[in-house]
Amino acid sequence: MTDQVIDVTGLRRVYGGGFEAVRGVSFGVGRGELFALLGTNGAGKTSTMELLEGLAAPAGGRVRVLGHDPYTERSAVRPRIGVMLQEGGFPAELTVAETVRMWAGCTSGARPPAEALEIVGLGKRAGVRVKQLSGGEKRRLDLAMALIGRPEVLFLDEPTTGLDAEGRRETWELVRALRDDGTTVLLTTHYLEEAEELADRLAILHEGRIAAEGSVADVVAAQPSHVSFDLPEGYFVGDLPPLAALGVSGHEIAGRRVRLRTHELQRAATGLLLWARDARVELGALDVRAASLEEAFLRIARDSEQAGTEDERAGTKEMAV
Ligand SMILES: Nc1ncnc2c1ncn2[C@@H]1O[C@H](COP(=O)(O)OP(=O)(O)OP(=O)(O)O)[C@@H](O)[C@H]1O
Repeated sequence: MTDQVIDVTGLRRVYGGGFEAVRGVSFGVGRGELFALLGTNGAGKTSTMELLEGLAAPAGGRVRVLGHDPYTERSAVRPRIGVMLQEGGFPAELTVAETVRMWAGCTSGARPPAEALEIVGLGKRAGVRVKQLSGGEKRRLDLAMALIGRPEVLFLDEPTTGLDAEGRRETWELVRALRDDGTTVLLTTHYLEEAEELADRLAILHEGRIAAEGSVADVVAAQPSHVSFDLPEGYFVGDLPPLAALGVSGHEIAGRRVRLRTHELQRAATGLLLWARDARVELGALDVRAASLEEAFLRIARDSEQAGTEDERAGTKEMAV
């Protein structure tokens, strides 16, 4: 049996005005795994994360973190998790060292404050007031606080927002090292590259629902690759070899520009290039593009929007439970 550290089933969150931000989300995270929640603005990442952190009670469904309900059994869960919120909001007048010391004082089994600051690269900034830190340094301080209690499970809500490229890479290395030490990590991010770099598995949230889930490779493999080119003068799509025989599953034409979709990129590209060679023509602005997480992400957002429009047209309406 896998050691399921986070177990979420049919989770729902409804805000005061009746808006349903999380609409039946289910996933699991095993011990030592790094799971990323991706999604567009407003997809429901933070709303989901807060339910897992025990900051609010769900409107429906079930959450277990380390085998406990994080809301009703907060005292059993809180000492074993570390939470990095989107905004830390620490007192501006305290120094970095004072802030960490204060937090360590409220945490059982805390790391020495200096160690926590070293881990996140703020050792040299210990004497600086929080208000004098840069945005990126504040994010690192948030991370130091999340790490202070040596958590088994780390929740990171957009941990690298506001960091420059180097700071982002450093944070990735740190998060990877924590995962390699056995910490289970759940993180939200807007950065697809961050999920590609770090995630063992990920879920793409869209409008409160999981639209895709799996390893990066699984999610990408479900998406088509593309071959685009300009048709040579005097040629039409009908002059190309039969597209189905090239493993092409669909195509679009805009003027002379042709875009082919395929799950067999090598076959499609080879067939097309052999045809061009034999016909002695050049395929203008040829672009051969393997499926990527970015494509998957954009396509999911687009498809869900289309499905939503079709639902509205059909007059279907979701019933509040
Ligand atoms: N306190 C609240 N009251 C009402 N609606 C809220 C509240 N907090 C969030 N929402 C709405 O719930 C939806 C999901 O918000 P949430 O912050 O969870 O998304 P997110 O995926 O984390 O977005 P972002 O990437 O922008 O942080 C949004 O439409 C948001 O406007």
